[in-house]
Amino acid sequence: MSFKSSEGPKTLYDKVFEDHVIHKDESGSYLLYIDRHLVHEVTSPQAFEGLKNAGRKVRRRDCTLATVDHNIPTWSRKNFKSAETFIKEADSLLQVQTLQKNVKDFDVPFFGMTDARQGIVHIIGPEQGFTLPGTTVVCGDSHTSTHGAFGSLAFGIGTSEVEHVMATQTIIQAKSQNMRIYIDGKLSPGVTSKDLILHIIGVIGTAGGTGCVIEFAGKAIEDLTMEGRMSMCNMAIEAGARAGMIKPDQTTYDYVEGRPLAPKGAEWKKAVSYWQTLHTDEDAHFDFDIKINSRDIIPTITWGTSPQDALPITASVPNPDSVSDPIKKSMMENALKYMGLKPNTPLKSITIDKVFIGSCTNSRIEDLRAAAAVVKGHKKAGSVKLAMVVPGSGLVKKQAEKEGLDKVFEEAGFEWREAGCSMCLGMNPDILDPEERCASTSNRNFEGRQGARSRTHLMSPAMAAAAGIEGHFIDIREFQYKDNDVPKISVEQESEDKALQDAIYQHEKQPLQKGESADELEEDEVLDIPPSEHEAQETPLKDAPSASAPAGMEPFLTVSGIAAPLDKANVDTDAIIPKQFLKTIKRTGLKTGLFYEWRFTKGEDGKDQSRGFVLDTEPYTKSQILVVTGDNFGCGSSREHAPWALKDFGIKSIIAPSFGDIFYNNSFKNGLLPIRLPQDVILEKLYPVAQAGKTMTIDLPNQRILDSEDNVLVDHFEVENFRKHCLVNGLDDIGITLQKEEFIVKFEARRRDEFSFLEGGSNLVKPIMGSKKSPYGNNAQEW
Ligand SMILES: CC(C)[C@H](C(=O)O)[C@@H](O)C(=O)O
Ligand code: SF4
Repeated sequence: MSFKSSEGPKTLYDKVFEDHVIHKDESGSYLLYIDRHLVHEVTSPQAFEGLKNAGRKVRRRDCTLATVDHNIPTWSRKNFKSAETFIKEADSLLQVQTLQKNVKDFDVPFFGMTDARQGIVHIIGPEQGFTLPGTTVVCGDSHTSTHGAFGSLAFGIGTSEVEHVMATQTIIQAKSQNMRIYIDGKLSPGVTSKDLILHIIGVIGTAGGTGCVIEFAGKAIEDLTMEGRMSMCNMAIEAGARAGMIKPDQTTYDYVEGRPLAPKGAEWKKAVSYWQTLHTDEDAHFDFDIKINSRDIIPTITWGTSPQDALPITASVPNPDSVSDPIKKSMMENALKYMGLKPNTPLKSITIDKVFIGSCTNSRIEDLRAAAAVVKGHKKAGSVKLAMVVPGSGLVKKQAEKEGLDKVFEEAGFEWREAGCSMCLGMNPDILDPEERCASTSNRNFEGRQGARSRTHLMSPAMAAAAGIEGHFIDIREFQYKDNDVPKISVEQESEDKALQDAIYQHEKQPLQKGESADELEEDEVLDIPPSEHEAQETPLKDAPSASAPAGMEPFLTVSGIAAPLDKANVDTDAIIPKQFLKTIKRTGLKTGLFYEWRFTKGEDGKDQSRGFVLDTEPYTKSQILVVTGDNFGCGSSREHAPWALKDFGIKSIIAPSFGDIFYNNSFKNGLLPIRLPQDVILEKLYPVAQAGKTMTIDLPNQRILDSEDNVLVDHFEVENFRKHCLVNGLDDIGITLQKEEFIVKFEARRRDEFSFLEGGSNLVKPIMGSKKSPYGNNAQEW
């Protein structure tokens, strides 16, 4: 059996990529087969609606698995009766109901709120054995990178791509570059995978992995559990990468074997023999090869508003005066102002208001055990207003309760909640009040992420728990554990900032526990709901709210209009369109939400008052072009609401030195042209025109930019041929892909044979035993 399609040494990424190529276009773009598609309520409504309008089906229900996670309250479900009574916010409820209806209409396997298998989408995939080594995994969510821990190629996609995958089971992709981050040696005591990934992002920056798939390798990675590997790959997106990957090994097989949706018997053996071929060959080429010395890493936390603002806990808040680059200096000043921090303050002396232990980065059983070991026998500091623990899934919660961890937390004064995304993003009621400071195990510390004007510091579960006990950040190696079972960590103290300053890395630009199987559980065990109340749960939506029709793609030829200047770097999609505007089931109506926190403040009358943001001042209120000076525009979340909001405002093109990968993709799918140009060209040629409030013309057919007198400002910009072709002709990707049906069918036939262990997938999801009283009336219609 041969799985390879070309010769020569290959990286892990090359191998998985090649094994999924259905077709390669003349323009160099690939059509890849997608093995696993995870779906949640925020990024799917418009996609299902697109399918409905076109009369299409979900092509492979067995490759699709849905759950609700972002919007749901985390308070107790003991008295759960129905989504309608449980979810108080109308727009959150609408998204949940819309998914409930869609999974039923499209016959998609679904874990709803009455199912203990429900949880954060990136927790449940691996937990169920739906995520498998060597597969392609996508989800309308940026942290899909998590699944790369299994040696799968896993990445976040936008809503248009969600629809594309549902309709065709494929995705159009360009090949990324290969980056390896090699971590030599063992991690020191007290140092976790979270410290490691924060350290790495601190070293390479949030744009460091742009255009790359990162393979994490080396002794420190091999030693990690699957939970630790998932936390690493989860945050690969925060390093700007398309995906993170770790080669599968015995640790991986041990984790996957026996899970409900994993292959069994002969298929298991066949799968393992394939998975054993999935490693980087000796002499394989990496475009970037970075080495990190594990001894340089000590417990690490963030101080600013970007995950790259990471420092060892022994360090102090940095001083902008020590930075010469004016852009970096002003970013640092802004971050300190937002975070309410003074330069040179020791990180350990910073006090906190709240603790959040949860999110798809750190809400697995291992994380909860680590946090519980810290709090055991202690009490939450009186100054800490709230410490909440939110398990990643219902099954993690059950396992933790079996081990008595819930009691440990509660005795210490920590709140024990139900599974969901919770305060990681605060689309549900769990948010920080303005200026509250939180020790958080999540992955993003962006402005406003956990609530308007909230202040987030990222760290490991043990460090967050310890901060909750002490009331301020603390080096976990100095923490006094009370539990005798926990070995005391003793490590010699590093000098301030030393670990980061001495980081030995080369950035060579070369020439370059097994969880329980839920189907074995009885219904009453699975559901944390009084049996008498089952009947009333999750009543299907009667009158389906009608979502908007997908916006048609107008051909893009030339655009002449006012260009607005934006002197910022790392503009994340949370800033472009904050979370409160994601609770829509439409693609339009997002104009006011665009850059909301930067544009508006609440007046005493509770109404929005302009803060004089550039787009609200003349002549920029009519801007069609945005000229951005800093790198990495649109980084972070996969929300397609970002291009939708820009489009709603009237923006047709954005020019920046670099873009977040998913945002870049999403823009093209919506007829919005992102143009990458070197920073000096932007600063010299385009920014002054924008500052002067003049018009500019973007000529896509000739790939050039002109001023108002038709003088050429930029005589050439790059854009991939395929993307240009689609934009110029206003073409819809799904239509193009469906013309390749014969190739897809051929690939599926080969897959059924060579990769037979992938067949079945979520078809194996069994209804909860005895659920005669399931939300939809009988077992067969549980989803
Ligand atoms: C809602 C979703 C699009 C988003 C993401 O893509 O990451 C969310 O999960 C987040 O963490 O911001
Ligand atoms: S990052 Fe947060 S909001 Fe996004 S999927 Fe993970 S837990 Fe949910």
